[in-house]
Amino acid sequence: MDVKQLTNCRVGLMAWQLLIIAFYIAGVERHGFNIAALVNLLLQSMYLAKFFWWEYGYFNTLDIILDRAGYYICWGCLVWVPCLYTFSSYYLVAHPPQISNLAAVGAALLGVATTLLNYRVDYEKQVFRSAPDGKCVLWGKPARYIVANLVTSPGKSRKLLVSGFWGVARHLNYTFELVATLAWCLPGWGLGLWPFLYFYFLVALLVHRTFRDEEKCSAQYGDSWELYCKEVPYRLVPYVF
Ligand SMILES: NC(=O)C1=CN([C@@H]2O[C@H](COP(=O)(O)OP(=O)(O)OC[C@H]3O[C@@H](n4cnc5c(N)ncnc54)[C@H](OP(=O)(O)O)[C@@H]3O)[C@@H](O)[C@H]2O)C=CC1
Ligand SMILES: CC(C)CCC[C@@H](C)[C@H]1CC[C@H]2C3=CC=C4C[C@@H](O)CC[C@]4(C)[C@H]3CC[C@]12C
Repeated sequence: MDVKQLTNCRVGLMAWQLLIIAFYIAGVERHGFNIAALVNLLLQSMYLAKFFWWEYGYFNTLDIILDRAGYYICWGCLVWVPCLYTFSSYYLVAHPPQISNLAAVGAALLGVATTLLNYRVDYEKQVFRSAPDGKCVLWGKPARYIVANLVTSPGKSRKLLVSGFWGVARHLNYTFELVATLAWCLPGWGLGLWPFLYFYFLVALLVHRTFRDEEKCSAQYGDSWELYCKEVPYRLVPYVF
C-alpha cells in the first residue's frame, strides 16, 4: 500500500472536496442561494477533479519522490489540508459573499482559465517525459530540450524541456496555481483578510518550494542545471522573479 497516496490523495484531498460541499450547503441553509459562493465551490471542485485526472503525474513530484511519509506529510495532509485549504469556503458560511454577480462570473472565468493552464504546464512535462527520446510537438514545433547529465548517477542523463511553458519560466505551473487560488478566494472580497488565508499560505509554500525543488535539481544535474537556468532565467513570472 502506498501510504502517501492514502494520506495525500485519498484522505486529504477527498476531505477537502467533501468539506467544501458541506460548507456550501450550510451557507445556502443560512443565507439562501448566492452565485459567488457557488463559484467558490465549483472552482475548487474543478481543481480537485483536475488533480485526480492527473494523479499519476503527482507520483513524480517532490512529495512522493523526495519527502518521506513522516510528520510533515502525514499531519499536513490529514489535518492542515482539511483545515486550511478549505478555509475560504468555511469563512463564507458565517459571512455571505458581498461581490456582484458580474464579479463572481469574472472570478469564475479567471479560475477556469488558470486551472486549465496549470494542468497544461504539468501535462506538457508529462507528454515530453513519456515521449521516446523526448520527440514530441509543443506549441506546433518539435520540443527543444537540454540533455542533463545526472551527477548522482554518472553515465546517466535526463532531458530538461526548454519549449512550451517550460521555456517561459521554470515553475509556471505554480504561477497559474496561485492565480487559480486567488480566483476562488475572490468571492470573499470585501470581507477582510481572512478569506484569503489559504492564498497567503500558498504564496509562501510555492515560493519556498521553487528554492527547495531547484536545490534538488542543482544537486542532481550540476552544470546542466546551470545551463537550463541560463536558457530559462525566471522562476515564476518572466522579467520579475
Ligand atoms: N496546492 C498546493 O499545496 C500545491 C500544489 N502544487 C501543484 O502540484 C503540481 C506539481 O508541482 P511539484 O510537485 O512542485 O513539481 P513540478 O511539477 O514543478 O516538478 C518539478 C520537477 O520537474 C522536473 N523538471 C524541472 N524542470 C524541468 C524541465 N524543464 N523539463 C523536464 N522536467 C523538469 C524536475 O524533476 P526531475 O528532473 O528529477 O524529474 C523537478 O524536480 C503543480 O501543478 C503545482 O502547482 C505543488 C505544490 C503545492
Ligand atoms: C505543515 C505545513 C506547514 C505544511 C504542510 C504541507 C503539505 C500538507 C503540503 C506540501 C505540498 C502540498 C501539495 C503538493 C502538491 C499537490 C498537488 C495539487 O494539485 C493538489 C494538492 C497537493 C497534493 C498538495 C497537498 C498538500 C501538500 C502535501
